[in-house]
Amino acid sequence: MSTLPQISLAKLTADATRREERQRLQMACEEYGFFYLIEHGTPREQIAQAIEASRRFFALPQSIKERYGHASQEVYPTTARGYSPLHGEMLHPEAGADSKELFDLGIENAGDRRPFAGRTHFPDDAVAPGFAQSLLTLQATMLTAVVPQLGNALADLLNLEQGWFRRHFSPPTVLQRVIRYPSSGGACAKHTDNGFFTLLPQEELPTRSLQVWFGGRWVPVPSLPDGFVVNLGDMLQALSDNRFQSTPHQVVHSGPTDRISLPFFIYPDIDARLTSQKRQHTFSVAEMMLRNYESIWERGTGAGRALELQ
Ligand SMILES: O=C(O)CCC(=O)C(=O)O
Ligand SMILES: [Fe+2]
Repeated sequence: MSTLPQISLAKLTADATRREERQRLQMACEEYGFFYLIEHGTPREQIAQAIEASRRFFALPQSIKERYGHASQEVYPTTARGYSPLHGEMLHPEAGADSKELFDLGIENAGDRRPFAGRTHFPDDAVAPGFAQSLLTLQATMLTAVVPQLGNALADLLNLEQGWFRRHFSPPTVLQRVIRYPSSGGACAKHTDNGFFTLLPQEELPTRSLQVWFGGRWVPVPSLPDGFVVNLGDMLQALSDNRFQSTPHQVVHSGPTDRISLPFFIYPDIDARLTSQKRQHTFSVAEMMLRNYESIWERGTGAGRALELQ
């Protein structure tokens, strides 16, 4: 396979093109579990500004970044928000800790005390100009212009009842992340994503750092100008009774510059309990998310279906 399918969000939502584009989306979900989303309505500048502000944050002295570490966060679990240094996270035990540093945020609702919800302790503008604001602007666009449109299309493909997406994603649970992979050698070990789907705006670089496991080998997925990568997670695989794939992937980066990526891990409402059509799978979103966090941060057994991967 030379390149991933390209799915147009504009075509998925327009009456004249919806049917055909949904068929293409179905093929992408069944065959690959990965695709490029194009015509997605997210302004280029919003992604560029978030990347620029993130570069400035990561360039701060280590002691300042550590002020926003997990110990300073109030959300439960605290590992779901804030700064994590190089080698702070391990997605696959055989590979050891990942060579990347990151900052996690979410839907910033101070009144929501449920797991994975509440406010992030962010650096303010004097410390990291535009950091919080550019990330939250991009989040607002994703949550209005992309997540419901794509979520509804996926729910329709799974023959879930009318209104299913709105019922179980009001609000969604969002783990938004900024990652920096150093030019001297950055990595994110092989894993699957645990959620529903992941939207991945990333920098356009000549390096082909993201790799996806297709047909028994690692296939590079280069960045696509004006398109971002989408991949499906374990919850969607379960809900589809394994018709859709949550495909293993990894990042191996080295090159002339660091690489910044901005994944949005989209999950259902934290209180949702979901059952697949054929009733083969039923799970609580909160329980599945907390299990995944325990696996990564407490047991050291990796992310998603990492342990199943050779
Ligand atoms: O940085 C990337 O391109 C992908 C990162 C990733 O797969 C993850 O954090 O789950
Ligand atoms: Fe991932």
